[in-house]
Parts: sequence; structure tokens; C-alpha cells
Amino acid sequence: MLVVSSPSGAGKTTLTRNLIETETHITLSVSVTTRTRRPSEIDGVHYHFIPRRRFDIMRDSGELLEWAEVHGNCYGTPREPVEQALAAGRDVLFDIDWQGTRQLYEAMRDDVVSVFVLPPSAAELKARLERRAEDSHDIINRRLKNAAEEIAHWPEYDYVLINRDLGKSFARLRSILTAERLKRVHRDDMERFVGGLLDGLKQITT
Ligand SMILES: Nc1ncnc2c1ncn2[C@@H]1O[C@H](COP(=O)(O)OP(=O)(O)OP(=O)(O)O)[C@@H](O)[C@H]1O
Ligand SMILES: Nc1nc2c(ncn2[C@@H]2O[C@H](COP(=O)(O)O)[C@@H](O)[C@H]2O)c(=O)[nH]1
Repeated sequence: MLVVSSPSGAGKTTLTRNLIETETHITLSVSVTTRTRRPSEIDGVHYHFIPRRRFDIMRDSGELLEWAEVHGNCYGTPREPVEQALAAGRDVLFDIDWQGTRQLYEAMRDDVVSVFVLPPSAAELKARLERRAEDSHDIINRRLKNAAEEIAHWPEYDYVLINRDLGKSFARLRSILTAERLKRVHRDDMERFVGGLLDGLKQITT
């Protein structure tokens, strides 16, 4: 499970979408949210947009792997698609906040790799939210006010990226995925491979 978090506007959605388009064997977890859909968003692709009553039912019946209230809206990760993807041997990519990351850590520490994305400066963070032009002035202000509290959680993450140049940040995110996939603890296929190698050695040395 590869988790990417950041303050609003730092670029995590851009980075995670690029990763999904480029990499194979990785599935993006599509969250449920009570937030209003942005003009560019598609229901079922970017989020499942659901009413608060439905969110409460999903949360209370254990359908969510993790959930949190962020910027005044509720967000959660549907459990079943994640468990299915993992059981099929796929990696899963999450665009979730620090509260959700903590919950995943508590549930499955050894299977979670986390990346925190920082903006290059406060002014650039504001400029990105304004250039994105998807949220009202009030919503942008609220998100900028919450940014300091979110940034305070960067030391809880395995990796930190300063998203200055998008191409460079993306290359670094891909490198993290590649390196983590190569770690011995993540090589579920290795025992079988080494078993076969040892069998082969036995055959050629007897
Ligand atoms: N390195 C970059 N340089 C310039 N603009 C960028 C960079 N990375 C992302 N952006 C732009 O900044 C805006 C915010 O990016 P994005 O929507 O990915 O942020 P986010 O962290 O997912 O925010 P939110 O949490 O609000 O969804 C977008 O318009 C995106 O195109
Ligand atoms: N804990 C969770 N956080 C989530 C989830 N889905 C998204 N998020 C985070 O919410 C904020 C705001 O997102 P936005 O799309 O309204 O800009 C951002 O930090 C997301 O990462 C989730 O399922 N769980």
C-alpha cells in the first residue's frame, strides 16, 4: 500500500494520477466523500460522492478501512476493493490525509509505505489552489488555514517530496515505488524463486 498525503494544493492528486497512468500492477483506491463534486470530477472515478447518511452507515458497518473528517467533509476508503486488489497481488495507491495514514499504519504497519508531499513555498501553494480554479475563495482560504496543521505531520511519513518541478517529483515518486517493490520484505515471490534455484543447483551438482 503506497500512501500519498499533502496539504491541499501541493500536488498529490496530480502525482498519484500520473503514477496510475504509467505504472502497472497498481490500483488507485477510490474514496467515498460527502464533499460536493468539483466541476472537473467524475463520480466513481475521482470519488464516490455520497450523502452523509450513507457515509455514516458505511462507517458504522465496518465498510471503511479508514475514514476522517477533512476541511469540514467526510472521506473514507472502501474496504472491499482494497482487500480484493491486495489478494490479487496488486499494489494499492491511496490519496488520503494524515489521519487515514495513521489508521492504515495501526492496522497494517508492515504493508504501508507513506510519502508526504510539500509545496515549495506558501505563496506557491496559494497560487496552485487559485490556478486550479475549482474551489471558491472561502474554501481556498479554509484549506490554506488548515495547511500548517497538516504539514506538522510530515515526520510521520517514510518519504518526503518537495514538489517544485512536477517531472522531477514524479520521477522520485516512481523511484520510491520501484525501490519499495524490490525490498526483500515485499518480495512474496522470492521464496519460490530461490527454492527453484536451489533445486537447479542440486541437479547440476549431483
Ligand atoms: N509541480 C507543480 N508545479 C506547478 N503546478 C503544479 C505542480 N504540481 C501540481 N500542480 C498544480 O497544482 C494544482 C493542485 O494540484 P493537485 O490538485 O494535484 O493538489 P492536491 O494536493 O491533490 O490538492 P487537494 O488535496 O486539494 O486535492 C493543480 O492545478 C496542479 O495541476
Ligand atoms: N483519511 C482520508 N482522507 C482522504 C480520503 N480521500 C481523500 N482524502 C483527503 O482529503 C483531503 C481533501 O481532499 P479533496 O479531494 O477534497 O481536495 C486531501 O488531503 C485528501 O488526501 C480518504 O478516503 N480518507
